[in-house]
Order: sequence, then structure tokens, then C-alpha cells
Amino acid sequence: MKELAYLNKYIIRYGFRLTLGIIFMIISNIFAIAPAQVVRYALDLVVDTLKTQTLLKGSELYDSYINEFFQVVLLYGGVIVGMALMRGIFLFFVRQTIIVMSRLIEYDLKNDIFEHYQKLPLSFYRKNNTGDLMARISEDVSKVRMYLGPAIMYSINMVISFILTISIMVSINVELTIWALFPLPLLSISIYFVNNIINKKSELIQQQLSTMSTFVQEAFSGIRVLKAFVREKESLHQFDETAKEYKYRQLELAKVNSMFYPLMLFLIGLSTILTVYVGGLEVEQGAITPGVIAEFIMYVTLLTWPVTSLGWVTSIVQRAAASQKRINEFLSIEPEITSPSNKPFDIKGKITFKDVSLVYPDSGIKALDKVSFEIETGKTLAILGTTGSGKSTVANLISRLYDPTEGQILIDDHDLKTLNLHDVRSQINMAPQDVFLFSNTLRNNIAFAKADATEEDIIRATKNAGLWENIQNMDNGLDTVVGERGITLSGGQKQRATIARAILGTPSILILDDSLSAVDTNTENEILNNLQEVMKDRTSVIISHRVSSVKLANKIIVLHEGQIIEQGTHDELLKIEGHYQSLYQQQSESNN
Ligand SMILES: Nc1ncnc2c1ncn2[C@@H]1O[C@H](COP(=O)(O)OP(=O)(O)OP(=O)(O)O)[C@@H](O)[C@H]1O
Repeated sequence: MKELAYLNKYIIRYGFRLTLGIIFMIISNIFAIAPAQVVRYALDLVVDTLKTQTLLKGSELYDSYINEFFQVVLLYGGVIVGMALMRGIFLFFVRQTIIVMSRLIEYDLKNDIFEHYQKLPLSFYRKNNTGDLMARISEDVSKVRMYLGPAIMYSINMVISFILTISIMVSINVELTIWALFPLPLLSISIYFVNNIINKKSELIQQQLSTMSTFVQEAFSGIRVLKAFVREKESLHQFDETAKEYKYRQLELAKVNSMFYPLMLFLIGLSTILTVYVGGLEVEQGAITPGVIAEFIMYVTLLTWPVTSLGWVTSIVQRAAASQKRINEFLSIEPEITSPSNKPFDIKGKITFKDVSLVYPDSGIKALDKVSFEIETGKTLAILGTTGSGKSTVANLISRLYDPTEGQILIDDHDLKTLNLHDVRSQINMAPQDVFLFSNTLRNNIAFAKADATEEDIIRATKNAGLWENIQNMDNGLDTVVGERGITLSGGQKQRATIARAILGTPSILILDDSLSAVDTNTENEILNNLQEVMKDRTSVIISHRVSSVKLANKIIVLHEGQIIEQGTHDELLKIEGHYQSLYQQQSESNN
């Protein structure tokens, strides 16, 4: 239960609403309980009148007596209706304070979790799958919300109505109180157990539902493969199996649910019977008036819901504690990469690597081994190498997505780790190797880098990325929606859209990670020429497998198994007659 203590700071934040809610709850309970006494007076009055009226029959007083009787009964009726109305109004206020408080906390909690998620390192996302991240921010927060809203509200209600109702009942007749309340704890305990079964069954349904949605989601995102391999029938069969299991679990839940109400009604009925029976005996002995029986039945009915909610609330709190534990697990992870300073920093563009090594924390792979190089502001650095040689790792380190395990990275001669992280990342733009586009318009995808970009900026960026002609041929131009992950675009178009996004903000350092692999050589040359203009006086890092992409660079480094094996300009490297030169020859021959 200590996990829920984390939520106290939120409850304190909305303490005023909660206090108001408690006050409204007390008032609404008073209006709920008071009519029972009015019913007792009214009923006793009816019984007395029935007795007296026979005596007065035939006398002059009879008519006025009956008239007065009806007026008083009407008055009692009016009072009861008025009180019910007041109870309703205050219940409305209770929900408006306590339930609204729970929704506000839910909102804050979701934002806090999301903000925290974004601070966590990439290694965290490798370890935890998306489904788990989503479940904690949606389902788990919803369960915690049930504790903050309904559970707190019904617990307070239970305490208030127990204190008020039971003290009145005891003050009237102790023996009748004991008999009337005797079945209620049984009700509470059985509801607790039934509810636990319901929760377990609901969880199984939830699991099956997520299996079903994952299946459907995969089937539709892989629809091209599915159709191409003519697997529709098998796919339907698999879906049918999953859906059958879902139906079975739902029916299991329905069985338990159908036990719930009969059980509840049986125990409440038992309370009423006992009240009438024991109350009847007490009336016979003259200990109470008949009106008290009616009053007690009303109290028992009033106590039914708080007693029911006791079992229900207990299981909500247990589930909320389990959910909060899962949320706390993520919240307690400290981001490894933090900003040590808030001092603004303007990047000019010089990059220095001094004996930099990186072992990826989650895989233990040594991706870079004592790599050193330097590139001056305004120059272009190209990185070439075999697959898995560590090229993207260099890009990740420059953007400080990881910190080196050994060595030092300097930007404009300052240790990267000491600089304002926000300023560093906002001035270094990267077109990553694994292209990612949001299911939004091309315009919004490109403007993602710069919220205040004008139409002109966006068009210029797409022209420089060699994408403008393609866009003009699309029916909706820049407003074309690219589908999930850019499914409606070709591989080369997606790459060029990410280049446009990267150059839009005219960054101080631009990194293109294998961003020209899906374009033909002519387009590649066109883009590279444009970039020379766009990135004039700024630093570019171009990562590629192709010599054609890197030959114009001021410095080329060739990586192999995490180490630099050659470095220099295109001409210098050709003279060495090493790896670069043989790659150049191979690629020139295959182009001819
Ligand atoms: N996020 C990561 N976590 C763990 N290991 C990684 C991660 N990224 C890369 N690696 C590993 O580090 C090594 C270098 O990978 P890197 O992506 O830098 O190579 P690359 O030269 O860019 O390759 P490619 O040309 O295929 O893109 C590889 O062995 C890879 O498996």
C-alpha cells in the first residue's frame, strides 16, 4: 500500500477540493438520513389517527380533525421530497469536487509520466516494449484514478454514513440495531471475494483484447505481405481463434456478474426480514412504535451501499496499489543523460573526438574503440565504413543520445557533457538512418523541426532536399497525409522528407545518417550541391556506404569494427591505395 503514498503530493495539491467534497458529503448524508425520522413521525401519526378517528366518528370535530391530519401528512411528504432534492444537489457537488479532483490528478499524472518517459535514455526504450509503456500511462493510470476518485469518495461516504446512521439507530434501540445490521458484514465480505474474481476475469479479458488488437494491428500494417503471400484465409482463421477465446472469457465474466446482484439482494432482504421480525416483537412489548420499523428499514437500505462499497473499495485500492507500483518502477529510473547547465550555448560547429569509445549499455557491444578526429566549423565530415562499423554511433554521440564510455567529445572546444543539453540538441539536426514520419501531412512532418516555419521556409527546404517536384505531382501537395510511418511514400521520398526536416531549421551541425542510400546518383548530386549552399559556414556530417556521397567532403574517415582505419580527403585516400580506394574502384565499376 505504501506505493500509493506517491500520490499524496497530488492529493495535497487539490486539498481544497477534497475538503469541500467532504463537507458536501456530510451535508448530503444528513439529508439522506433525516427523512427516515420524518417517515417514523408520519407513520406513527397515521397509526394514532386510525385509532382516534373511530372514537371521533359522528362528532363535530371529526371533519376538521381529518382535514388537519391530511395537511400534516402532506407537510411530511413535502419535507421528505425537499430533503431528497437537497441530498441530490449536494451529491452533485460531491462528485463535482472529488471526482473532478481525481480527473485533474489523472491528467497531471499522465503528463508527468509522459514527461519522464521523454527524459529516459534510448537504452530504456530498447529494454521495454511499447505495449508496456502504453499500458502504464493508460490502464495503470486509470486504475489509480479509480482509487483517487470513487474509492476515496465512497470511503469517506462510508465513514460518515456509518457514524451518523448507526449512532441514531443505537440511540433508538440497541437490540434491533444489532439484528438489522447482522447480515451486512457478510455482504461486505462476499462482495470483496466476488469482486476479486471479477477483477481476475476482467484482467484475462483485457489480456485477450490486447492480443486481439496486436494481431489486427499487425495484420493491417503488414497487409502487403499478407496479400502477396495469399495468407488471408489463415489470417482469418487465427483471428477467429483469438476472438473465440475472447468470447469465452467474456461469458465466464458474465456468469460471475450474474451472481453479484442476487447475492446482494438476498443479504439486504435478510436484513429487512430480521428488522421487521425483531421490530414486530419489540412493538408487541411496547418498546418501540411501529414507525421505528419503517425508519430502521430505511437505515438498512441507506447502509447497503456503503457496506457494498467497502468490499468494492478494498479491491480497487489493491489494484491501484499494484498499478502505482508499476508506474513507480518507471518513475524511479533516473535519466542517465541530463543537462548540467541552463546557460545558453550557441554552437559554431567545431567537433572534436578524443579517444572516444562506446560500449552500448544494453547489448555490451563495443561500437567505437578509441576514435579521434576533428572537424572545423563550416566543413564537411564524411564517415564511410562497412555495416556495423560504428558510423551511426558517431552520430548518436554527437547529438548526445549516448555518452561515451571512455574519451571526450568537444563541441567548439567545450566538453559536450558540460553544455546545455536543450541548446545542443536543438542546434544539431539529424536525418536518422531509420526514417520516421508521423501519420500526418508532409507539411507538419517537415515543420516538426521548426514550429514557426513559414510556407516559404518549408518549400525551400523541400527544394533543397530534392523533393519539391514530387510534392507538386501529389494531389494535395504539402497537405498530403503520409499514412502511418509514411507508408504512402516511396523509400527515397521518405528519406528526402527527413532531409528537408533536418535542414529546415538551418542547424549549426547537420548529420545525414545514410540518408541518400535510396536516391539515384543524379538526385544525390543535386542534393549534395544544394547542401553545400545551405550549410555554407555550418558543419555537416555525412554518413554513407557510397563513395559518391562522400567524395566532396573536407575530411573522410573510414571506420572498420569501431576503429578509424583511414582518414583524409578524397584525393589523399585514393593515393593511400587502401580500403577507400578499393571501394571507390568497386563502386565506379558497378556504375559503368
Ligand atoms: N542502440 C544500440 N544498442 C546496442 N547496440 C547497438 C545499438 N546501436 C548499434 N549497436 C551495435 O553497435 C554496433 C555499431 O552499430 P552502428 O549502428 O553504429 O553501425 P553502422 O556502421 O551505422 O552500421 P550500418 O551501416 O549497418 O548502419 C553494431 O554492432 C550494432 O549491433
